[in-house]
Amino acid sequence: MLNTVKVRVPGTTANCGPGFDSVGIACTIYNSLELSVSEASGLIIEVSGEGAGAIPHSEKNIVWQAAKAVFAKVGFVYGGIRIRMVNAIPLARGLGSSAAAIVGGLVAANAISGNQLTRQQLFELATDIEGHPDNVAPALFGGITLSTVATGSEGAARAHHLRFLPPAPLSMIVAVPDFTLSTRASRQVLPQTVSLQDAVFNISRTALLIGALCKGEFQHLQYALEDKLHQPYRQKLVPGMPEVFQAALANGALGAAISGAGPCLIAFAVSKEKAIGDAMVAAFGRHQIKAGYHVLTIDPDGAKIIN
Ligand SMILES: Nc1ncnc2c1ncn2[C@@H]1O[C@H](COP(=O)(O)OP(=O)(O)OP(=O)(O)O)[C@@H](O)[C@H]1O
Ligand SMILES: N[C@@H](CCO)C(=O)O
Repeated sequence: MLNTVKVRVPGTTANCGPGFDSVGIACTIYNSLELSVSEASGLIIEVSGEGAGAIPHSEKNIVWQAAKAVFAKVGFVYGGIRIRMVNAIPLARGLGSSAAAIVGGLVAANAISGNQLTRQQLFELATDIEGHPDNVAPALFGGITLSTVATGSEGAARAHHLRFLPPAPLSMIVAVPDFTLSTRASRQVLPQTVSLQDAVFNISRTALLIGALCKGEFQHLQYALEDKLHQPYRQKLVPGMPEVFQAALANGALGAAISGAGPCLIAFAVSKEKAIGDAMVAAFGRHQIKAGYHVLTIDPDGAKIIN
């Protein structure tokens, strides 16, 4: 039995405009996490990189909560635990830091306790902990994922996913403003009901989005990324959002959206990535928001052991 495992988990961008709580993409930005068990007792958590100083070192830490859920399910008996994280995914910005933490904890704990759970079981656990599947699916499986929670004939709600990769390369330029926005706060501004017209608007865009990504017909992205279910309500939480989108489009982006629950804004492109990123940062700057950007591509692998 192993007593140390190391896992690499990608950040993820969820929603992709109209696919609220359903569509997600694994991105080439990674956290790594080392989990060790020993004969001793106690919990030691070490964090470096993003979130150092903000992430709890106590039992409340969600990496540990996730790992503990696996140990409880498989009856694994442990003594002392040490978790070492090196994080590149910015915290509470819309790049799936919580999903990466949860998936990292689950995959590491499963490996150290003898891989008794399948990836589907880990996905179910991750969805329960995160509350929605759209970030945890790509964090676990990589690629672009479409996910849903559905009640089967046995009466239990189960998470389901479909994963694919587009047939041609696609870049994602993610502008990262220098303020955080928790998913909880960003969901609080959303309405409880929407009009049939807005629902139809999103259904048609989501269908076009998935078709465009599957076939590599990226010219559809500008309209396929439009949304009426969450972005209009979240706009007030991200100063300059329409101008940042406009700056991306004017400099060669195919389309743009809020990344996850924000405040990161993401543009999709096949060229001119630097011009697009620079223009997005400048547009944030005109609204007195400091920002940087990452040029990312699609991670095909999802969480993997890197021992
Ligand atoms: N490596 C980590 N270890 C422990 N907890 C973490 C870690 N990364 C994130 N978290 C927790 O998750 C919270 C951020 O989650 P939140 O859902 O608000 O944002 P996000 O996942 O980064 O963005 P989004 O869901 O919009 O993509 C942090 O405030 C912290 O409590
Ligand atoms: N679908 C989620 C993603 C962030 O966790 C939201 O937009 O609230």
